[in-house]
Parts: sequence; structure tokens; C-alpha cells
Amino acid sequence: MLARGPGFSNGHPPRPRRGRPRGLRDSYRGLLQQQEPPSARPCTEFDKAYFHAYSHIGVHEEMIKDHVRTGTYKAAIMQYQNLIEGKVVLDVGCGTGILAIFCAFAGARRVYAVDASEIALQANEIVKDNNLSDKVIVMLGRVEDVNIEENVDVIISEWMGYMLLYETMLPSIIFARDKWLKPGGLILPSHATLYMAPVTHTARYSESIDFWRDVYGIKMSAMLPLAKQSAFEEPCIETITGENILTWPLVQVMEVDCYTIIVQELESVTAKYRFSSMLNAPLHGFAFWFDVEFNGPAISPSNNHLQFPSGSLSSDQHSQSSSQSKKRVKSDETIVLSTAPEDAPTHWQQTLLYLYEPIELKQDQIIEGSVTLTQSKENARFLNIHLEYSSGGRSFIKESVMR
Ligand SMILES: C[S@@+](CC[C@H](N)C(=O)[O-])C[C@H]1O[C@@H](n2cnc3c(N)ncnc32)[C@H](O)[C@@H]1O
Repeated sequence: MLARGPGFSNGHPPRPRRGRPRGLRDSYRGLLQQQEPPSARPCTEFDKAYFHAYSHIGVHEEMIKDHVRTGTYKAAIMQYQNLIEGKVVLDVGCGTGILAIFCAFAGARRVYAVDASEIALQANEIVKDNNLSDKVIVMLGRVEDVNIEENVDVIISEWMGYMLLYETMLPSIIFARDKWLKPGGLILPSHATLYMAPVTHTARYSESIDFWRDVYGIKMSAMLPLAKQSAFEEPCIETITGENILTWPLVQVMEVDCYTIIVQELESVTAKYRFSSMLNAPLHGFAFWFDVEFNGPAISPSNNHLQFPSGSLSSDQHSQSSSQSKKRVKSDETIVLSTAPEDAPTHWQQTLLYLYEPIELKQDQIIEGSVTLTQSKENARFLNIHLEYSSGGRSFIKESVMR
């Protein structure tokens, strides 16, 4: 079970459909024309608790020991060594400093390693112990609040939470991009996709629910409502396999282009889905997972010039960049960090939303509905999940909060 730190009720720190709604793009144009500096959300008591959770060793140990995660970042840094060597890098949320140090090893001239958690104190010691103090500058503070004296060529960050958006760290990367990234700069990772699939998982359901039907020969079905609530009210972080998936292809709930995304796009994300079951099997819930890609800034095919990240574009350039990012084709060289059930396991595992009552599906039966993810008003680090699903003429809604 993943524990990225204490301080939250489940013991973990709180870790648009394709294309951008027209209204948002228009309002962003307005922002670009005004050339206003990005504004930061105030630091709340919840944020302080969140940063405090990251001062504990356990969460960093778990992340660093996740070789899929850490090894993929290291490989991506080496792949882009030509864009890092001699350049200035900003590591947003440096933790122990591991990614900042990889960048220094790759030849960065200077790395600003920023973290609002007191883990930055250890990062500073680690930098000294590795004789990198002349290159890596550790800063204790929110990236929204620290003062970096120069613009940067590269932003690197490990910001992904469960279900991609949990923890709400991506707005801090957007802030840093708009404030400090030079035109044509590199963002690692550059793209992310959140996926969704219907799952069948009889063993898991039985373990939590059917157990109560016969306990040492005693009928305890009266416990069932409590058992369902306790087991399935909140999203579960678990590992499933490809065999649990009821249908392929998957639905892409959301695609993120870190070069162009704006904060407003993250406030509420809705995706509609329509699956056809491949099997006769009970539908127990839905699984979510993500992957991130490490792509360089897009090359414009017309003039072979680097395209600028959104924070530094004129409105025309920006719309050109957005449409091209939609046509992005994954090359064989693209490094991908995947948290999919069929890939090597990571500490993110998969996020499962179980239904209180399974639905018996026949092969080819349609399951359709929508999922909406919104930042919680109670605590911006939490994620509200509104799930609608219909099958066989019956419709349901499930509301849950990832705390
Ligand atoms: C998932 S950890 C990654 C740590 C490290 N980069 C690594 O890969 O091992 C995210 C870190 O970002 C920090 N963080 C989150 N939001 C931040 C912000 N706005 N400003 C500074 N640090 C932040 C957290 O305190 C935490 O240490």
C-alpha cells in the first residue's frame, strides 16, 4: 500500500476531454495580451499540512525505490542531455534533490531545486555531500513564492498524483513555466494522459463484501451496507491486471500538454465514455491510471523553428501550437512512464472506483456515462469524483472524494 506521507486521512499526502474549450483559449489570449505575471493561489493550512507530509522520509524512500519512476526520469534526462548541458534547470518540488542532481550530472550549468517541504534541508546536505553546491541551489519555499534570479531553459518535476490530478501540483508547474521558462524551453515530463476502463474483480468484492454473508455459520448480512460503505466509498489504490479489464480500447479521460495547458482547464474535467463489454461478467467498478511522456518542445514543420511554450507566445502562435500538439505522434524514441495494469508496477498502482452493487453484464452489453473530476472546495489538494454510469436501462451516480 502506498504511503507518500502522513497528514491525510488515508495516510497519504494528497497526491478535458481532448482539446481546449474555446472560452478558455479566448480568455488565455486575453491574459497573454495583457502580459500579466502569473498569480499564485495563497498558501492555505491544507497546503502547509501537505508540505509537512513530504518532510517524512518514508514517502521519499518509496518514490525513489520505485525504479520504474526514478529510472524513467533518469533515462529522460540522459535522452535530453544535449538540451540540459550548459543550461539552467528548475526542479519544481525537488524532494531529496534526486532529479536536480541527475540534471547536474547531465551537465547543467545551474539547477534551482525548490521545495516547500523541509525535506529541502536534507536536499541541501545531499547536494553538499556530492560536491554540487556550486551548481545546485536548493531553495526552501513554494515555487510560487521563491525568487529565482534568471529564466530557465528546462523545467523538471515529478508532480503526478493518484489519478494524475490528486495533490493538485500541476498548477505549480504551470506557474513556474509561465514565470521562468525561456521561449523554446524544455519541460520534463511534457505530456500526460489519464485513462479509464471498466473492471471486473470478483475476488476483491468477495473479500470485502461476501465475507459478511456467512461468518462462522452466522448470517451477518446486516453488516453489508456498512461493509460496502467502508470498502467502496472512497477510491482505492490497488494493483489490478489486464485480466480485470472488461473491455479495450480504453477511454482517455484527459490529455495534458505541459507546454500549453492552463490552470483553468484543471478546475473541472469531464469525459464521456461508452464501453461494450467483451465478456459475460459482473462490472465491479472502474479503474484509472495514467502515463506521462518526455517530449521536447514541438518543432514547427513549416519553418523548423522551435515552438514557444504557451506562457511566452503571442495569441496566433499559441493557437498554432495547440493545434499541432493535438496532432502529436508518439515516436519510437519517446520515453514513456506508464502506470497501466499491463506494465511494470509503480507506487501509483491503479485507482479503483468500486460500485456498491455490481452489474451483471452480458458480452457486448453497453456501459456508458461520464466522469467529472473537480478540485475539492474543502481542500484544493483533494479531488472530487462524480461518476455517472448506465447499463441495461438503469442509471446510477456515485460521488466520491479522494482525500
Ligand atoms: C512527488 S514529490 C517529488 C520529489 C522529488 N522530485 C523526486 O522525484 O523524488 C513532490 C515534491 O514537490 C513538493 N512540492 C509540491 N508543490 C510544491 C510547490 N508549489 N512548491 C515547492 N514544492 C512543492 C512537495 O513538497 C514534494 O516534496
